Amino acid sequence: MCPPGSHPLSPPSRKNLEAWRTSLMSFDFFFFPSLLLSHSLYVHAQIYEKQQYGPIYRDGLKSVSVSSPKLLEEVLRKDDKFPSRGDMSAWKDYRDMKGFGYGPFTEEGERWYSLRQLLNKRMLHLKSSLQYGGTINEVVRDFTKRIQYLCQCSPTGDRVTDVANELYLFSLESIASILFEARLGCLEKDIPAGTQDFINAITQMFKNNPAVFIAPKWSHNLLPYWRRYIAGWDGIFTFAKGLIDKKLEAIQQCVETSLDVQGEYLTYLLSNTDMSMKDVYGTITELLLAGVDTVNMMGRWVPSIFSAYFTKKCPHSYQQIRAPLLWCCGEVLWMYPVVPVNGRVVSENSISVGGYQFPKKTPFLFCHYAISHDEDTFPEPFTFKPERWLRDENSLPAAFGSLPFGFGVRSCVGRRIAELEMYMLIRQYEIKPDPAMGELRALTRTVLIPEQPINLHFVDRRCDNAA
Ligand code: HEM
Repeated sequence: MCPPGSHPLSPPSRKNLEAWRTSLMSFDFFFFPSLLLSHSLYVHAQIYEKQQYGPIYRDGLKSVSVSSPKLLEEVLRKDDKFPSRGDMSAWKDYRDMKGFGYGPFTEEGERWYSLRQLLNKRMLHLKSSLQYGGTINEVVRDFTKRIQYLCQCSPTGDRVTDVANELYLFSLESIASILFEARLGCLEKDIPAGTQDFINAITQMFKNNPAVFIAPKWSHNLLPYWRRYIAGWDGIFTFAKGLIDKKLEAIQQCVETSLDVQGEYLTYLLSNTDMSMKDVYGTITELLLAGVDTVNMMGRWVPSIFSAYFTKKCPHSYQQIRAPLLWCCGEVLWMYPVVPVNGRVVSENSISVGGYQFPKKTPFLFCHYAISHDEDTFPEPFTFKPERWLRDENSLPAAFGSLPFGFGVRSCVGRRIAELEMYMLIRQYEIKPDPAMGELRALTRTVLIPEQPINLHFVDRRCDNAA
């Protein structure tokens, strides 16, 4: 692992970054877009470009890159009534081709706004999210059993290798138990058929997503990325549709036998709103996808960074830091924003940002990685120091320095659920990295992920406490 207290992603050399930039702009990149995905250089390039061109500049793709907390705040405070993240045409194309509706990611304008009103009610409001505490608790309990089983099977008795897949199963089971009000059984010894295919399909879609985004439409049938991208979406929608149809059948059976229709999320969408089935498929699939991939990534970063810190350098004991546990997750999300790049297209008015005037429909690209490593608002940005969160609120770093869940009405709808899941997981375990694991590096696959499989030791805190 990294040296004590240092950032496992310490900045690469200027030479490496320049080589990366050349390959990005070159012909090679068109045929090997994996170059874009293959390295932590991608996120470091944000820092490099900020040094080269300043905190606001027009990039080669005609967007305006924004990489300081103050400028980010300026754009977001002038956002439209119905904010737009920009071009989602590749995601929409799939839905149009296959006759599915748009979900919260792909929908725009007033239709998006009505959809969010509906979703927020049962997910984002604190009170409504707390009602899922019992469900998540049960999932954590089963995850515990699975971890215990895997630990017992390991040579050291407490090691879990390639924790990513386990966290996929955990995040899938958690979000599915909320959306479908039923357990899938992903944490059993034998996982249900189709689960692994779904996980693989998500990976495949995201892996090919940047290439599809960059490549012109005419090239879709000529290059392999589009076919792989479509196959990925097919796998994602097939799995989600299967679960939705099963739930629908159960509701219909209740109605036919005059039993009460009970349930929280999907039942609410199916029986209390006038959403078309096409839109239910689109919405639930996007929620499932968002819930699985992001929480899984956060789940991978949090324990590995967290535990590296506590193993190597520990000015405060785990017990001291335990109280603001969620804030420590905040520290991880600050340093490793799961969504390292986001954006907005402001369409209602022309806007002025940083003293420059931009016409309507200018795409702004938020370089969250560079923003959260801004020395002025975040001293020692490459040092993991959860204790900075122990200070009083007035001395905390600037709010727009870290927006891991976005900002405003278009911010993450699953935030409360994600926090609940992480909190319950970390509360349960003290997690230590496998000393044999090498340096931890990041890879950008739309979201920020660790480059290599992560092996961890899980120590159940309840046993500790009992002792
Ligand atoms: C650690 C976990 C998570 C992180 C870091 C995260 C982060 C984000 C971010 C940065 C955005 C963009 C916000 C913006 O543009 O202002 C977003 C949007 C979204 N997230 Fe999450 N998310 C997480 C978990 C979840 C979960 C568990 C769900 C589902 C239940 C979810 C569902 C969504 C949806 C549907 C959107 C699109 C919202 C819209 O466009 O209206 N996320 N998320």
